Amino acid sequence: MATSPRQSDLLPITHTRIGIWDLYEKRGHGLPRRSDLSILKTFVQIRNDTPYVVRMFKEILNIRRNRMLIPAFLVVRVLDSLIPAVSLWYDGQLLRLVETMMETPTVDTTVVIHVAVGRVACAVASHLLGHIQRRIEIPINMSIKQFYASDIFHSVVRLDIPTFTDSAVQKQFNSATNQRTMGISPAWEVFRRLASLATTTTSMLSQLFILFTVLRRQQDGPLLVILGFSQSMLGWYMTQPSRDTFPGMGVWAATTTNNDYIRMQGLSMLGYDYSHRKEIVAGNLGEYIASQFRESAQRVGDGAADFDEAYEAHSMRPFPSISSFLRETMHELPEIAFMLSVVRKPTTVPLSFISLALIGHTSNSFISTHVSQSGLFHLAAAFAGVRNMYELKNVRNKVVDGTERFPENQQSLSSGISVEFRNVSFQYPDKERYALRNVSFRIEASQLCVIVGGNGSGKSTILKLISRIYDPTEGTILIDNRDIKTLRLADLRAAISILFQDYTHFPLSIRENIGLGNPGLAQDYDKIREAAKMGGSRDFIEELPEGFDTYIDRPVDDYYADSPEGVAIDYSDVRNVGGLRTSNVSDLSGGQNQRLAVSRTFMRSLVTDKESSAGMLLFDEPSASLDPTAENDLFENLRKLKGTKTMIFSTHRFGNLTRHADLILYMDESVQEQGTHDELLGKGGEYARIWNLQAKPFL
Ligand SMILES: Nc1ncnc2c1ncn2[C@@H]1O[C@H](COP(=O)(O)OP(=O)(O)OP(=O)(O)O)[C@@H](O)[C@H]1O
Repeated sequence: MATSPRQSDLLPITHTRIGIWDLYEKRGHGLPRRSDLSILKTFVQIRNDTPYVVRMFKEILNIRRNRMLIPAFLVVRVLDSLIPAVSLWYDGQLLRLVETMMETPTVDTTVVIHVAVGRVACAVASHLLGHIQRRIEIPINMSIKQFYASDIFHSVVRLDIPTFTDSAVQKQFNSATNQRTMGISPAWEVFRRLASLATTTTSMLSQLFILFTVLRRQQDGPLLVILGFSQSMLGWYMTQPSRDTFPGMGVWAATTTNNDYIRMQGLSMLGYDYSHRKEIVAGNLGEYIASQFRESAQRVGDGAADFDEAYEAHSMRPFPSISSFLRETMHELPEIAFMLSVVRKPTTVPLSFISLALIGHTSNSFISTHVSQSGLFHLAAAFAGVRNMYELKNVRNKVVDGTERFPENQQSLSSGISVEFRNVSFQYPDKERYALRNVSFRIEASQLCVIVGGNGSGKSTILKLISRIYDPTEGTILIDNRDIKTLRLADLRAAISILFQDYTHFPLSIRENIGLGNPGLAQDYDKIREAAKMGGSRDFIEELPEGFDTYIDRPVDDYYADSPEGVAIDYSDVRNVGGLRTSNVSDLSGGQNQRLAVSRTFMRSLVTDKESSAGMLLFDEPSASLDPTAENDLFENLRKLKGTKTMIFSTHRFGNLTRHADLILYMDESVQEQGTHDELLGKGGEYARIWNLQAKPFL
């Protein structure tokens, strides 16, 4: 494990090699190192986040189910926290019994029975309270999660792409949802931690009180108490904050350039992810992948660790700290004091022995408490989780909403929308290369425009800019002669329908997959069937056993018993009786998938009494996997819409479509050629060359 700090004066960034990982740290900037966070700073953070927590308390106490459950939970916690003190009190009775025995050698059996029954009752009560606590806690957590689920979902679902993909925002919603706390809502996490803090304090104080009452009259009692607790106090002071968010330092990033490790991860995804299974089976790749994985794994050797694991191994001290030795030695002090007292006064052995046991018992329960520095950091993190939960809705989208209504007159949509690019250039976030450079063109309302060009020439990017998925880096886009940025986003997107090249199917029923093409009509089954017909998907959907209610990819998995090692389980009986599916995936062909996507787009072209349809349809390679009949039907259906909608197609294919276009843009980062089919052929440029190569021979 080599460490090679490399620091330049300009950039105070250190580079540390940890196994296969390269860690880059920017010290003295940005966030402080976790261990530098003083308790004071943590308190300040907790204080700043307190208003959010207060608001959360009010809200969760207002949930009907919780009005009874939360007070019940608190009562149970407080009762539970008092049991150790009661138990200690019984121990004290035992001590007094021994004391009396030493003075008068008689045993009061009622006291013995009393103590025994008391101890048993404490154990039973503790078990019972623990059980009740768990029974109450689960429904509280479920109702709190449910209470916040819709708001959190709304905060996330409204984010645009540049904001959604921003890693800082991702981090915020991981903290606000339950990623860190494994299914426990951040709100309940804070509540639990605060309740635990309060009840631990009650428990400690009540035990201390009983201990001092019991041992007050013992000769060595106070000394043993002090020695016993010095160890736990020292432990409390020296507890290091646990390293749950490694490395807990300022601004840092870690990467690996180990090709074998990267390959291992890639092969692993290839093997485990369903989406590659077809190719693995058909290509007979299983054995090959496994052998490649083994080879890469052998080359990486023991260094094949996740960064967390590698960092933990790297940051562990070679030897335990002096303070930890000190703490452990302190543990022995009460015993040493006890032995000394035995040597001095052998007659007090039984008494000192019992005192020692009492102190040991209490100080051990102190050690296991959460009242420590790391507890405080966890509390601060839980408070921050609640703040993030509320603040998520204030995350500003990077694509800023406009204020003007569009269109001013809904009827105008029925004759299409004009679009103009003026010197538009665009770089994707964090990319140096321009996807579009100085692009200018104008498409009049209700025209048909076809954008052609090679892979990566910027065709899809133009469509993304028209629907404001992104904003141009430079230049202006005009929609119906108005700056696109001034228009209300919701209006703009309602007026445009777009079919992406990399469309996805939603993990919902086919009916909703099509219906969501037009949320205003998503419940209108007749319109959905009409759109399915126009997109060429109705026939095959109706043949599916569950028709329009079919889930292409069911989002909820069934659960199955784990098979004990080496035992093959036959699930068929339980499956048959329960009607469980053997697979969650209804495979459709590439063309069928595309027809579904086209049907979704057609939803927008359907008009209702209530709302007018979209004025512009954007298609990114709509016919790539359609058979010739389906392609022909699609273009027929689209042609019917001509004159009522502006339509823009991005495609590699030069054929029927380009011949009917009012405007063809031939792209290669910028517009290389533009005009009608005849004009471009007349020019004899690149368009003409590719047309002659690709389409002409088939006409
Ligand atoms: N989300 C993205 N993030 C970063 N770069 C991107 C992204 N999408 C596209 N690019 C890059 O922008 C450039 C233009 O891509 P675009 O998708 O517009 O091309 P295209 O002409 O539609 O290509 P194709 O015909 O292959 O679909 C390419 O260099 C591509 O790598």
